[in-house]
Amino acid sequence: MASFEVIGGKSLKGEIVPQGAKNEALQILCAVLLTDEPVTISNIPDIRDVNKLIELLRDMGVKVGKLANDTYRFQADDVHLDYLDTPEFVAQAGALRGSVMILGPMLARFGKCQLPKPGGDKIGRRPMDTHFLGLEKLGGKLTLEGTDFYRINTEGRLRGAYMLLDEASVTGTANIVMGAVLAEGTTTIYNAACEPYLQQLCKMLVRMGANINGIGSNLLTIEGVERLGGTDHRMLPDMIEIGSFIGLAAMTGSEITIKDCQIPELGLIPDTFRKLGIQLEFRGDDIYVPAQDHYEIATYLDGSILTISDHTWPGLTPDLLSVLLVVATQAKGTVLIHQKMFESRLFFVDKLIDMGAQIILCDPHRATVIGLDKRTRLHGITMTSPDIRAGVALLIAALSAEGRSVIENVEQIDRGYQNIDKRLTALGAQIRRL
Ligand SMILES: CC(=O)N[C@H]1[C@@H](OP(=O)(O)OP(=O)(O)OC[C@H]2O[C@@H](n3ccc(=O)[nH]c3=O)[C@H](O)[C@@H]2O)O[C@H](CO)[C@@H](O)[C@@H]1O
Ligand SMILES: C=C(OP(=O)(O)O)C(=O)O
Repeated sequence: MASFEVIGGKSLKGEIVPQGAKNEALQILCAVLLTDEPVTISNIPDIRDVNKLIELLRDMGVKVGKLANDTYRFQADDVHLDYLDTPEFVAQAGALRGSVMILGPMLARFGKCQLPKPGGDKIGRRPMDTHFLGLEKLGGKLTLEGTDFYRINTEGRLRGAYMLLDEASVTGTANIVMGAVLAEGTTTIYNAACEPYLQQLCKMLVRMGANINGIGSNLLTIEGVERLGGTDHRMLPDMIEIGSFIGLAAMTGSEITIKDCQIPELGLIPDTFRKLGIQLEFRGDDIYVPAQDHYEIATYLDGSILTISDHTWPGLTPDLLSVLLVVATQAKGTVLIHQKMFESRLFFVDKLIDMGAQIILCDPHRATVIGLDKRTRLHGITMTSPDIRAGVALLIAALSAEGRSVIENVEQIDRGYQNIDKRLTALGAQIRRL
């Protein structure tokens, strides 16, 4: 288990370029299984989860060529279906969440797939039901082995169908879309998730020859085609990383410019930081965060306490609530953070309380943060990173705190943030990997 030693209390300065989006990369990489032609993908983040998925694809027989640091060429013209029966496959696929999105493409192109319960963050229940309800509507037959191994197969081609999803699952929608593009006939998906990750996937599939209408909305209509061809695709910058850098700048009183953010794709993220009183300036496609000694949380118009909560897109992504919570600990004012989707994502606040933050964990989904207005600084402690986003939130807390902190289990952070210690050190942070 690796750790970060952080000496906090220093303000940072400079420019930082966000990595390519992790959650987009996981979808896009699985989509290469839909064609036997080459697919070239650029702006791929060099992070643990993405590298593990590339390794899995390679072991499944996909030809993988590295063209540049962030650019790979994939060709799935000789997929080894037998590999899915090996213990190596089960171990690899179970080690990350993104592997779940091989289900749709494999079922559509090869008529079968199997998968252990996927890994990913332990942040509460993460049901797979929507994935299978959708794939079954397309003609897939699911067999369960216990509660944590799934097999799905189809005789002949999948068939288009109407479906109203029970929830707008992000990876579930990606799986169903990737099944439907090669199905016979029309598929209508209502209550589809529509995060930029999915919009990017759909746009890529259209370039490969798919016929998809309604991209960016919760109603997708897909006319199946017999085959898809190759394409080139470039990943968007990671909006969660961009939000994390905004939070980092505010907490540490730093002047930071975040480069090439594709601002129109960020949805509510910039305005949510503004509600915490953080100043941001859009300079072309860069976000400039000035050094701020104080920031004050807004109230509702009637003066009542602000709530920040997650919602499916275009609502606020749940993946930024941990960072927003940490940033609020040093604001002036009070905010209720309501994590609606996941029930175990707020438990990390006990570490912030140990650092001196004023937080009441009301229940597993809600925490009230009473900001300290930077009058009392947090102090460094030793802590463990429980999940990817809590991990980066704790890193931000440690960078703003007085004294030395140690963050253990930083493999969690490495799952989604590329060389974060080196990139922040370049801005003046004092972080050492132990
Ligand atoms: C690899 C990847 O892309 N992971 C992301 C993906 O996970 P993932 O696709 O696994 O998450 P889902 O969208 O399926 O669901 C997330 C959670 O929210 C609940 N839920 C979902 C939709 C809904 O309308 N109501 C509801 O309550 C689900 O039951 C589940 O507990 O989307 C999550 C939600 O944005 C993000 O946190 C993850 O970072
Ligand atoms: C929850 C996340 O990741 P995963 O779905 O891979 O666990 C995340 O990216 O915040």
